Amino acid sequence: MSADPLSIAVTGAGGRMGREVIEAAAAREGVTVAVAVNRTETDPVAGVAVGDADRLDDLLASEAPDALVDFTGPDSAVAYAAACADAGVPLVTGTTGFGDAQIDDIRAASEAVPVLKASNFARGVAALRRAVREAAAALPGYDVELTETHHNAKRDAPSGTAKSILDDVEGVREDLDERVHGRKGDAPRESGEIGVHARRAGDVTGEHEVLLAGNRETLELTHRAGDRGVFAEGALDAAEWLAERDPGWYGFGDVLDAGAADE
Ligand SMILES: NC(=O)C1=CN([C@@H]2O[C@H](COP(=O)(O)OP(=O)(O)OC[C@H]3O[C@@H](n4cnc5c(N)ncnc54)[C@H](OP(=O)(O)O)[C@@H]3O)[C@@H](O)[C@H]2O)C=CC1
Ligand SMILES: O=C(O)C1=N[C@H](C(=O)O)C[C@H](O)C1
Repeated sequence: MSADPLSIAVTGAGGRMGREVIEAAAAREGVTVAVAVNRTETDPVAGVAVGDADRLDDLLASEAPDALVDFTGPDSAVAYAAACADAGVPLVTGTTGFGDAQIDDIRAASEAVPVLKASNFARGVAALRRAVREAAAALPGYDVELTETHHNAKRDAPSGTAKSILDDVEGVREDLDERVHGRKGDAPRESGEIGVHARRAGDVTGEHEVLLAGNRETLELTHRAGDRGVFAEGALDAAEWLAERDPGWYGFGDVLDAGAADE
């Protein structure tokens, strides 16, 4: 069964993910890009004209898209969330690197419109997170270290996905309550630590590895994204799902649970 037609707005249309979302939309039946904007002037992407982000309010009012898909930066995402709330447009945001106050600002928009925020739109990462929760709970007392690797242009560290995984581990292991970002000098491991390591190199799309070690054994759980299309496809799945929802705060897990229930 094919989904209802969906028109979307895309912010950060000139960026790595914005381009990927527009290309994925162009390739997906029933999805059109009604609005695409960027902060700086940008040539058309996959035949879609890219407007000035300062005009977003007007464009949302005139085009009334079914959802806005945002992969930009924290300050911009907060402003775009407010624009969505004003225009009554559901928001899917994959932007990472927010501070606590910025998360509160994005949440405020969810009182007016449905808002779905996800640090990672890969289905494999959703499965990794479930596996990590299960493993961390099943292996009390084991040391946990997390390593993430991304391309050399990524701004935020650790990655949004890494922070989500750390929240997951802390949720099932109350004894682990100190995130130690790298180690240097005389720094023996203390109980209660979760080591966090952020590597930046070349054009690596995104890798997350969780190491659990204790009792003379190790367990490593790793996800590697092959290309950014995996995130773009997940974000479009999320937009299709969110367009039908009531105002509120949603995650990618809600989309996947709905999909599983339909099967
Ligand atoms: N949830 C997920 O699955 C994924 C999330 N991400 C996240 O998406 C975001 C964008 O990633 P990516 O596309 O690689 O980044 P890019 O730097 O390639 O693109 C960012 C785009 O957003 C625009 N922009 C608007 N406001 C800001 C701002 N305040 N800071 C930075 N850029 C801004 C940029 O415009 P201009 O060029 O004019 O500055 C640019 O077009 C990041 O937070 C990243 O972590 C990335 C991949 C997957
Ligand atoms: O900036 C990226 O590229 C990515 N960012 C997201 C994150 O911070 O977790 C998701 C993915 O790993 C790619």
